[in-house]
Amino acid sequence: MTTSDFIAGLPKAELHLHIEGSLEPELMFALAKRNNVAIPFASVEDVRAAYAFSRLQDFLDIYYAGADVLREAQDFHDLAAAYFDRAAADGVVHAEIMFDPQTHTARGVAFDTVITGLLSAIDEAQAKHGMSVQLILSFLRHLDEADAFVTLEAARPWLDRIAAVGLDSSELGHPPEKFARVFAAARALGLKLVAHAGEEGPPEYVYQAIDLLGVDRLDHGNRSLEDPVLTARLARSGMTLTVCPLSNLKLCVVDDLAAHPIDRMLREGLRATINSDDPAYFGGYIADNYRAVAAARGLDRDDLALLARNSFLGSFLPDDAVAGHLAALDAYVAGAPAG
Ligand code: HPA
Ligand SMILES: [Zn+2]
Repeated sequence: MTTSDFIAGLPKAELHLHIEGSLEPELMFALAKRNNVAIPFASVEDVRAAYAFSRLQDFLDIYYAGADVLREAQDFHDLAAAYFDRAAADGVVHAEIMFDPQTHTARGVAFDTVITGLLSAIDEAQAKHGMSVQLILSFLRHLDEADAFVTLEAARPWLDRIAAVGLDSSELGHPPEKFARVFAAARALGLKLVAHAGEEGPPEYVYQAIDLLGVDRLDHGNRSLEDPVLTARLARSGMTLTVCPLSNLKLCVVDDLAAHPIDRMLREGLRATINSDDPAYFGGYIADNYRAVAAARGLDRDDLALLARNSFLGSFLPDDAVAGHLAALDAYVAGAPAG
C-alpha cells in the first residue's frame, strides 16, 4: 500500500475548515449564473490564476468576493454537500466546519437562510456517508464586538445545532481581547470556543486566546513556537492545534513546505492536527495536506496515525464516540498492508 493510499483510507476528523473556503471555481460560476450575480472573472482558469497570495489579507479579499454568489439556502446546501462528498473520499469520518454568518448577513442574506442550507447538507452527509458533522459559528474579527453580539443573538434559535464559536478573518490589529465579552457570553450559552491565533499574529495573541477567551482549541497556532514557555504550556495542557500546511504555504506563513514545523510540533509534545482550511483556494483537501507534509517532512505511518489520532482527541465529540473512532483507526493501521 502506498503512503498516498494509506493516507486516503486513514480515518480522520477535519477540525479546521471554512465552508465558504470550499467554494470551487466551477460551483462559483454555476451559482453566479443561477443567481444572476456578476463576478469579476471571465473563466474558471481566470479565477484560479487570481489565487496567488503573499499574505492572509490577499486571500481574504478574494474569499469574501467569491462568497457573493451564495444567496439562497440551496446554494449553501450545494456548497456544503460538495465538501462532504470530497471529504468522505479523503477518509473524513467526522468534520467540525466553520461558517462566517457576517459575510452573508452584511450582504442581506439572512442568518436563517445560511444555516438552513448548511443543516440540510449536514443531515444528508450523515445519511449518505455516515459522517458526523458539527457547526462552528465564526465571528469576523475585523468587525466590531457589537456586530459579533448581534450575530450571536441571531444564532440563538439554532443553538442546539451549533457546537462552538470561532474567530477568523484579518488577524493583525484584531487581537482576541477585542472579543473577550462575546466569547464569555457564548460560553455561558454552553458553546465550545475556538479562535485563530498565531497564524500571522504574534505569540501574544495566542496567550490572549487561551487566557482571555479561554479557547478549547487553537486554530493554526504556528507562531506559538517562537515562545518556548508558551509551547511548553500548550503541550502540558493538551491544547489541540489545527494546523493547515497548504494554507500556510499559500499564505506565506512558511516559505517552503520543507520548512514546515509539523514534525517539530509533534516532537515538542503539541497535539497537532492536519486540516485543509480553505481547500478550494489553497490547492488541496485534507488528504492532500497529509500527503504534502508527509513528503516534505518525511513523516512515517506512525506520525500520520498520530496526527489522525490527535484529530479525534481534539474534536468536540463525546468520549465514547472518540473511543470508537480511535479503535477503528488502530484497526486500520494494524490491517494496512506494508508498502
Ligand atoms: O486561514 C484563515 N485565517 C483567517 N481567516 C480566515 N478565513 C478563512 N480562512 C482563514
Ligand atoms: Zn482558518
